[in-house]
Amino acid sequence: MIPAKEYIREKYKKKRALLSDQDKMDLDQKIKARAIDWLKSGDFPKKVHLFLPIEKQKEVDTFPLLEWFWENGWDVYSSKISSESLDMETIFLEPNTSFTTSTWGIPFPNDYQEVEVQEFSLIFLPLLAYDRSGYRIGFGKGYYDKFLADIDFDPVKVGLSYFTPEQSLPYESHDIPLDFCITPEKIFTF
Ligand SMILES: Nc1nc2c(c(=O)[nH]1)N(C=O)[C@@H](CNc1ccc(C(=O)N[C@@H](CCC(=O)O)C(=O)O)cc1)CN2
Ligand SMILES: Nc1ncnc2c1ncn2[C@@H]1O[C@H](COP(=O)(O)OP(=O)(O)OP(=O)(O)O)[C@@H](O)[C@H]1O
Repeated sequence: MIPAKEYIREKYKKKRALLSDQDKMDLDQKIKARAIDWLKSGDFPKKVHLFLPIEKQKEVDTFPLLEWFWENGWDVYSSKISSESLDMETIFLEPNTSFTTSTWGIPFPNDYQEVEVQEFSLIFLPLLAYDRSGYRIGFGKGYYDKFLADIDFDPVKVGLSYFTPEQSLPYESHDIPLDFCITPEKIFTF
């Protein structure tokens, strides 16, 4: 039987809450190292869209990746959520930008430029759970599915997770699957 989305969300929130600070730091370090090896072995145009991690939800720490992208001359974009709709604006993150936390604990740059959506080659997506076909479940607002549906190019979609995939998750016609998910022990390709 395929479990309901809400059940899966709660299961993964609990799994993350159970990680100690030290465990999380070790796992973040492994994911960072694996992600950088993978980025170096690819030949991607240096434009990336990156989510910024919600610390209180124990999302995978993407700040080390942000530093690496800046050090290696990548253009880094992220998103700004609108309070009225499910739209996300694209923002450009200048090297060495500092952050405060905003709605839901999402880091928000102190300085940013709002820009038109850029044709980035890679997008890192937040998730709670994912399955062996690359379908992901997030916090359930559908921001990222809508964002992906609205762009007219096809970036490589990468998830980051501390855990292995579920066998199968429920999905709907609007759900857009990942191409890769980077975990501490291996990279899953879909
Ligand atoms: N880092 C990050 N950025 C993101 C997302 C995300 O999941 N992670 N989102 C992905 O779409 C969008 C924001 N959507 C979000 C929706 C709910 C919650 C959240 O924390 N929900 C809590 C309830 C919090 C509360 O009510 O105060 C929860 O569901 O437990 C976070 C982000 C856009 N940016
Ligand atoms: N492209 C879209 N167009 C219109 N509605 C959408 C689209 N994508 C998602 N939605 C709506 O958004 C809501 C949440 O979707 P879903 O359960 O797939 O979110 P999620 O993938 O868990 O969360 P998120 O993408 O925010 O991390 C659903 O009610 C869905 O109908």
